[in-house]
Amino acid sequence: MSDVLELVDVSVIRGGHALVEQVSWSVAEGERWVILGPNGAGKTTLLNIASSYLFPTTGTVQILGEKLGGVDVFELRPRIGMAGSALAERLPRRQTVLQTVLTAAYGMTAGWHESYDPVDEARARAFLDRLGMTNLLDQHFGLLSEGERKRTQIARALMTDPELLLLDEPAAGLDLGGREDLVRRLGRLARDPYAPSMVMVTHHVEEIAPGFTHLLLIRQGKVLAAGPLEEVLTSANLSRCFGLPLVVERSEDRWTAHGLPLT
Ligand SMILES: Nc1ncnc2c1ncn2[C@@H]1O[C@H](COP(=O)(O)OP(=O)(O)OP(=O)(O)O)[C@@H](O)[C@H]1O
Repeated sequence: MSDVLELVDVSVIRGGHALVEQVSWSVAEGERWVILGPNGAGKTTLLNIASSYLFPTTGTVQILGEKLGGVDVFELRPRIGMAGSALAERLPRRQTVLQTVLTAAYGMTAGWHESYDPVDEARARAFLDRLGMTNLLDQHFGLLSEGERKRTQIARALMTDPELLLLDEPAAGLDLGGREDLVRRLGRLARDPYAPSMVMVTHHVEEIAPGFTHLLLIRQGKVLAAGPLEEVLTSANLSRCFGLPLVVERSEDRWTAHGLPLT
């Protein structure tokens, strides 16, 4: 399997402070990674590097076989699907759900003409259907609930048929039903052999959908552990990562974590 992402000794320094430090990490084709760590650990910084929007201060980065710094990022970016709050803020609130997904096919956030290729429209409808959005195609993006907005963004990210899909906290702000609905849909995507390689940032082990294969734990910009999910997601590792005693449990194909009571 070839690598879709390879970081070697990557550091990002801002104001003398390392946002991420000496990170070496690779994602092979077909793998589905979770990045987990406390607030400020450097998770979004890693996603920004993986999406080619942030260049490291030191170290080397290869994305989809192309070396960052030696490739035209405007050719690389359509090969990467991205969903996260930073992108959502750039999406016009008065655009419909269908338009929001369709504009991705043209590398835009806003529509600029009325007619789209029927093939693109059929694809947009199919992705939205897969994410349970068929009854909201004509709704304005800005009027959607948080869960509907997340699902629209994932459909949008899939629109360019990316080789790498990056999801930044897709379940943040969802209620229990919304989270479980999204986890089921992400699980279906993660288990689809034709789906792109995936990297998902999250704060909660409960949001890890079945089908995810690998985990990177990060704390204060440094990788604590990275590898197959079952090996890395242990109580000892999670306790080190979040800096307090935690117990991780697995029930069937889902994970939970809780702290130990104060004595
Ligand atoms: N441009 C910047 N200049 C200086 N510091 C920055 C910059 N961008 C991010 N940081 C800092 O770098 C650290 C890592 O940020 P990052 O957003 O990657 O963390 P995160 O793990 O995604 O956090 P959260 O879980 O809170 O979203 C934080 O302490 C943040 O304040």
